[in-house]
Amino acid sequence: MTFTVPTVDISAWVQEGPAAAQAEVVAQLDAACRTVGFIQIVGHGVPASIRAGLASAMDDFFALPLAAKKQYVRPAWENRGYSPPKSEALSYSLGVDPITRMNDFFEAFNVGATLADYPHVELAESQYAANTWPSAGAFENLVSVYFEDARRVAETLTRIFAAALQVGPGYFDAITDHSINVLRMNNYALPPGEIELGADLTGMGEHTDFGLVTVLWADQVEGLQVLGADQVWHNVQPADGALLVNLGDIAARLTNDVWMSTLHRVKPPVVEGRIKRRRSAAFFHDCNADAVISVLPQFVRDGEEPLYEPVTVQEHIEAKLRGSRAGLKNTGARREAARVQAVSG
Ligand SMILES: O=C(O)CCC(=O)C(=O)O
Ligand SMILES: [Fe+2]
Repeated sequence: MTFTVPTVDISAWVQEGPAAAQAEVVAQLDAACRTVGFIQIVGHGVPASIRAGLASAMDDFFALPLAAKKQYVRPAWENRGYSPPKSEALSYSLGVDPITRMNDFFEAFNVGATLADYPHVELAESQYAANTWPSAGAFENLVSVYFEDARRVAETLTRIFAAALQVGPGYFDAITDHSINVLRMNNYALPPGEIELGADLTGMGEHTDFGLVTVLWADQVEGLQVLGADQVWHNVQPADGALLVNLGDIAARLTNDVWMSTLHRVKPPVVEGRIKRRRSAAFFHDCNADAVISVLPQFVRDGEEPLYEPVTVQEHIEAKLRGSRAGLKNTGARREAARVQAVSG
C-alpha cells in the first residue's frame, strides 16, 4: 500500500470560484479527510512574504539565550509563552508514556486568541489567556500577521467542511465564533553537546491534535512522521508553497471516526551527532471552549452507539493539555491511546 498525502488546491473557496470548482474541492477534501487526515493545501493565499516573516520572527526569538527565553515561561495550565526543551511530553496527552521515557526535546512559543478578541462573549479566562510578547525584533507584528492569515485558512477550511459534511453553512460558525485558537511555534535544535550518540531522540512524541483542524507551516526538512493506515510511520514534508493541514480530535468526534485525527510525531534525523534544525508552526483551530461536541447523528448507524460521549471543547482540551504540559496522563483518550499501542517502532 502506498502512502501519499493528497494535495488539494482550495483557491476556489479562497476567491469564491465557480460552484463546480468548489464542489470538486469539497469532494477532494472529504476523500483526504476519510483516508489520510493530512492534506497538502495549495491555493491558500498566504503570501510567501508572510510565511518568511513568521520564520524570521521565530529565528529572532529562538536565538536568544535560554535564560532570556525562560522569562517567558507561563504556568502549565495556560497554553501560552515559552516551553523550554524537554519540558513537555505530547504522548501524555494520550495517556501513553514517552517511548524514550524522556520528555520531548522541542522548544516552543505559544500565542493565542484572548478574551479581548471576543469582546461580545462572556468567557472564562482559561483557554483565552493574554499573550506575553517577547521584545525580540518585530516578533509580535510578524507573528500576528501570520496568525491572522492562518486563521483565515482554517476558517475557509471549515466552510468546505460544512459542505462536505452537509451540516448547513452556519454549522461551524456557531461552534467557532469564539474559537480557542493557538499558534505553537516549534524549534527542534538541541545543541550538539546535549545529544547522546545512538540515543533515540523524540522531537515531539506521538499525538493527535486536540482541536478541529490544524494549519501547519514547516521547514522542508525531514522529521514529521504520520501514521498511515498501513500502521507504518511515514515521513512527510510540506510540498513547495504548501501548508500542511491535519484534522484533530474534534473532527474525529463529530464524524464518529469517519474523518481521521491522524497520529503524528516528530523524529528529526541526527547526522554525525547533530540534529538538523527544523522549525514548524502549528495553528490550532479548536472551536469555542463552551461548544458541546457530540457525534453528528448521520454518522451513527441505526441501533449503534456513537463511539464518543458528548464533551465540551474546554473539558477535552484541558485533559489533553494536563497531559502534555503538566505530565498528568490523560485517561480519557482511550481510542487514541489504543491506536498508539497497536504500532511499534
Ligand atoms: O513539527 C511538526 O511538524 C509538527 C508539530 C505538531 O505536530 C504540533 O505542534 O502539534
Ligand atoms: Fe500535532
